[in-house]
Amino acid sequence: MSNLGILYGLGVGPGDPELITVKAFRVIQESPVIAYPKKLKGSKSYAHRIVDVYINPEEKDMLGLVFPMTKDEAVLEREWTKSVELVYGKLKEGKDVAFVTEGDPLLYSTFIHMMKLMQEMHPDVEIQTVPGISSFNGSASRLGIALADGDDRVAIVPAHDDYDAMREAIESHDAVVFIKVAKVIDLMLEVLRDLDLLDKASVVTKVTSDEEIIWDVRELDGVDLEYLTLMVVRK
Ligand SMILES: C[C@@]1(CC(=O)O)C2=NC(=C\c3[nH]c(c(CCC(=O)O)c3CC(=O)O)Cc3[nH]c(c(CC(=O)O)c3CCC(=O)O)/C=C3\N/C(=C\2)[C@@H](CCC(=O)O)[C@]3(C)CC(=O)O)/[C@H]1CCC(=O)O
Ligand SMILES: C[S@@+](CC[C@H](N)C(=O)[O-])C[C@H]1O[C@@H](n2cnc3c(N)ncnc32)[C@H](O)[C@@H]1O
Repeated sequence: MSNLGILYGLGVGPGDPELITVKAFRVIQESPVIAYPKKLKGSKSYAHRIVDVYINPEEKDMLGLVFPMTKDEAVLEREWTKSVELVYGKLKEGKDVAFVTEGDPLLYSTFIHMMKLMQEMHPDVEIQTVPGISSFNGSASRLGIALADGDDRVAIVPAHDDYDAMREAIESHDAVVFIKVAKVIDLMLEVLRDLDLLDKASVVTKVTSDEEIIWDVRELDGVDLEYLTLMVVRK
């Protein structure tokens, strides 16, 4: 029998601590080690902040894992390998590790990289995930927008600096959720103006959290948006 702890990937929802599942809450209570992704050593983590209220730091081993949020393959490989070994060290002590991620852990999440590399490096580790309410669900709720009805087609699209592809995504769906929209907001506004759909777009930052901002799309030109911002276009 294996004495290894279990690695849990926990979705903790889009920001409001009340939007975590009962199961995620239980796993947090029962796991001696709470791991969370962060961009730099010492930097804050949104997922960590969501679960702060449920954690007594004196009772838990809080393990901040650096995910450098870059596209440099060499840097990613080095840092992810380090993170996997840190987590494996705790599992080897027989401790369960709860890795918390904002939203859902299997949707564009650092946990996906942790899971894949752990399976590769230590296939003996048992991995379980607990789904979370994603930022798409949180945004639909806060904006009062029905994302889909009947035969509607919905797309989730990482926004890119590609006018034609962004335009095509809007033209071929009834609703589009554009994530990672912050860096290309000017291009997105241009597409919306050209399609005369500015009135059908909503932009929201850190949705459901106490730092939530619902933007006036007509006043976004030149605004420096945070990474945790998405756009919903609903025709
Ligand atoms: C490269 C880049 C491009 C891109 O998004 O594709 C990228 N993140 C970027 C920026 C960025 N990311 C974050 C902040 C701080 C936000 C803040 O604090 O306000 C900033 C802002 C900034 O850097 O300015 C935090 C963050 N990121 C993810 C989560 C969710 C999660 O962890 O689950 C959270 C919340 C974590 C928390 O709870 O705090 C997830 C992912 N981000 C990834 C990549 C992928 C894996 C990277 C890896 O594993 O190392 C993955 C898994 C997505 C994927 O693979 O689809 C882009 C560089 C921009 C550039 O320079 O162009
Ligand atoms: C890497 S994805 C993570 C998605 C997450 N796993 C989920 O299920 O919602 C990050 C992108 O999702 C969107 N996002 C995540 N959390 C958000 C929030 N609380 N408010 C607004 N957008 C958010 C932003 O577009 C951000 O660039």
